[in-house]
Amino acid sequence: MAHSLTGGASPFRCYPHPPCCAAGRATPTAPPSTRRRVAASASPPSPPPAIEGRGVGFSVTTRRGVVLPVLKDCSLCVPPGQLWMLLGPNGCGKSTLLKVLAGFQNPSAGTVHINRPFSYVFQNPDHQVVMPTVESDVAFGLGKLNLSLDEVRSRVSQSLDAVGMLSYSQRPIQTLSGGQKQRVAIAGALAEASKVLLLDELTTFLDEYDQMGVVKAVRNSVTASGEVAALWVTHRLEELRYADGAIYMEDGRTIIQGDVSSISRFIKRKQARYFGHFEL
Ligand SMILES: Nc1ncnc2c1ncn2[C@@H]1O[C@H](COP(=O)(O)OP(=O)(O)OP(=O)(O)O)[C@@H](O)[C@H]1O
Repeated sequence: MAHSLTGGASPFRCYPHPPCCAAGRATPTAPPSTRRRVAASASPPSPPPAIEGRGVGFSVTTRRGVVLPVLKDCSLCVPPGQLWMLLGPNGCGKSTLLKVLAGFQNPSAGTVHINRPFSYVFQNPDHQVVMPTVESDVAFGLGKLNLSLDEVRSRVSQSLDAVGMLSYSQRPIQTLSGGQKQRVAIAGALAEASKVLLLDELTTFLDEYDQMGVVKAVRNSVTASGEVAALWVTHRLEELRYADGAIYMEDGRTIIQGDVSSISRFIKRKQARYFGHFEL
């Protein structure tokens, strides 16, 4: 498929009961005497994560044979049916971590797991869409699935509807804005029944209007599906409010992961300290 990359059967290890999904949540730890009572009345166990990395390392070797660690002991966990954001300064390793999760790069340490099929959508909207019209582009990736024409039509219209592009189905691709192209690429991934969306800085080249259109399209698709998990790499703090959780990276490491307000406060405190250095 050309508008996003997809993956099939997982070659990776899957953990049935990963501990990290709850680890970043801002939940107080109950004292030992009350733990048993809480456990007895607790709701059913949470589902296995859709995306998980444990102790992931990744290194590159320079032409002079020097090994440079890019990712160091990264761990993260995204439950199904949720949109999580991956943030951090330039060069901290966000895109590399996404590629390792997708299996495009092999980790040098640790383990990764993502539910299949998954799709990886890239930053540049012009690299995402390949067919002449919106409808044909979304249908493009379905060719390999041996579906009836009715099923193809139904999947295409449902996924275009999910990203708010149904009324554009006959539009020539070259007439779309960057954000609309991104939404068509996401519709293509949804049409293929992707269980995981790995989204690499989709809004970098977009104006504010298109940016919000794409964020909301992903938010709505994840909510409507109830099982699709999305991991969204971004620099834009204002996008956090559409997420269920976030992970913050620094210098190749995942520093903290948890609910949006905790991570947002954490980042703002860091920014305040950083800008404090420059105050006269
Ligand atoms: N194949 C490679 N060879 C050499 N260095 C690499 C390679 N891949 C990644 N790096 C380096 O690893 C670091 C992390 O890169 P990455 O693109 O993952 O960061 P990022 O957080 O996504 O950055 P940005 O926010 O600027 O897009 C950078 O310093 C990058 O130059």
